[in-house]
Amino acid sequence: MFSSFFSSSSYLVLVAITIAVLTLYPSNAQLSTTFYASTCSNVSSIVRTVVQSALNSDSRIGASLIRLHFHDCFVDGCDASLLLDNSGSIQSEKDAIPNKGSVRGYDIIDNIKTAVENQCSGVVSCADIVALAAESSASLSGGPSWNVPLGRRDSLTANQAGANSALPVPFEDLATITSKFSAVGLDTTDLVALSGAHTFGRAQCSTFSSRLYNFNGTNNPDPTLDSSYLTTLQQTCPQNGDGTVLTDLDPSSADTFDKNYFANLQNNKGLLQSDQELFSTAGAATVSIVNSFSSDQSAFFTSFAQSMINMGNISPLTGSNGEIRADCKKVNGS
Ligand code: HEM
Ligand SMILES: [Ca+2]
Repeated sequence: MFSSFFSSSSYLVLVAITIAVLTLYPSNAQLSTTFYASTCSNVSSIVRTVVQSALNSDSRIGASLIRLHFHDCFVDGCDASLLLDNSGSIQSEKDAIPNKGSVRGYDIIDNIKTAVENQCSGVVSCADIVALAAESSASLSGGPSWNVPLGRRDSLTANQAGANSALPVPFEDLATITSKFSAVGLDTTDLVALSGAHTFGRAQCSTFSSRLYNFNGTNNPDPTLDSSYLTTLQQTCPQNGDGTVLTDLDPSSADTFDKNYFANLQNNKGLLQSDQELFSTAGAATVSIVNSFSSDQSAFFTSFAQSMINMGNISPLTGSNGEIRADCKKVNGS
């Protein structure tokens, strides 16, 4: 009698402590693919419809939207911090070096937000819209689809300095880029799979021209660059020319999400130094992963979907942390 009273009361204490901890630290809550099942059950198809119509007039926008999610998640987690404009205390991430004049698609996120608000007002976060837009972008471009874990909330701040330090730079070596991924809990397989997003979209000459003429002060091009591809790139990006000129990240299928990116690397036709390093760094663990994705598109697609989920799980705000922004560009009430 006493012992059963004791064990049931200690059980109640345990339950009470658990509830208290979950209330105090709601950010421990998991995202869920059914988060909006009762509040906005159509949200995925609303997002998909707007992304499809954006793709109809801009074949590049899917690539841009996937990148937007990446550049949000790597800086303080997937919390839509990237979407905030400059204002009073906010120094925007948009103006950080890797983003300014480079990240695009903010207008499409606003269009999606408007469409979502029209059907379910005040419940869907901008951070979840970005995650859903990334999935639609991959699947509508020929890539994998996956159920997106949801329930993120939107930040109250931006972190411009964080964007300048946490995002990988195309001139960094593989060890540095690997450490930036591991800093957010992503491993080498995630790095290779997610780099496969360079299967579509564009890059500006300024992001790879250091490879074309005087690589690392050698007065020669990057030796890991295929010579005919080098000639093509030199024509697109003449020395001291316009650094904003665009070229395809994957010239073999510019707007399609496929495994060709990995064959490009095997053929010394990676556009960015950070791309080619995945295959050309002697002894690196990434080499065999590139080879396996190059030979098996479904292996790449399965890994890509899982790694996008992993990236989408980077320290989200959940529970009562953050807010559901009414306008993705600004904190509520500002
Ligand atoms: C591994 C480290 C990475 C580096 C160093 C890197 C760097 C870059 C650079 C320099 C550009 C061209 C930007 C410009 O010229 O304006 C670019 C474009 C792009 N990146 Fe990455 N990236 C990396 C990883 C990723 C990841 C993880 C994703 C997504 C999962 C991604 C998706 C894209 C896409 C889709 C584009 C084309 C965007 C467009 O056309 O608007 N990248 N990246
Ligand atoms: Ca963020």
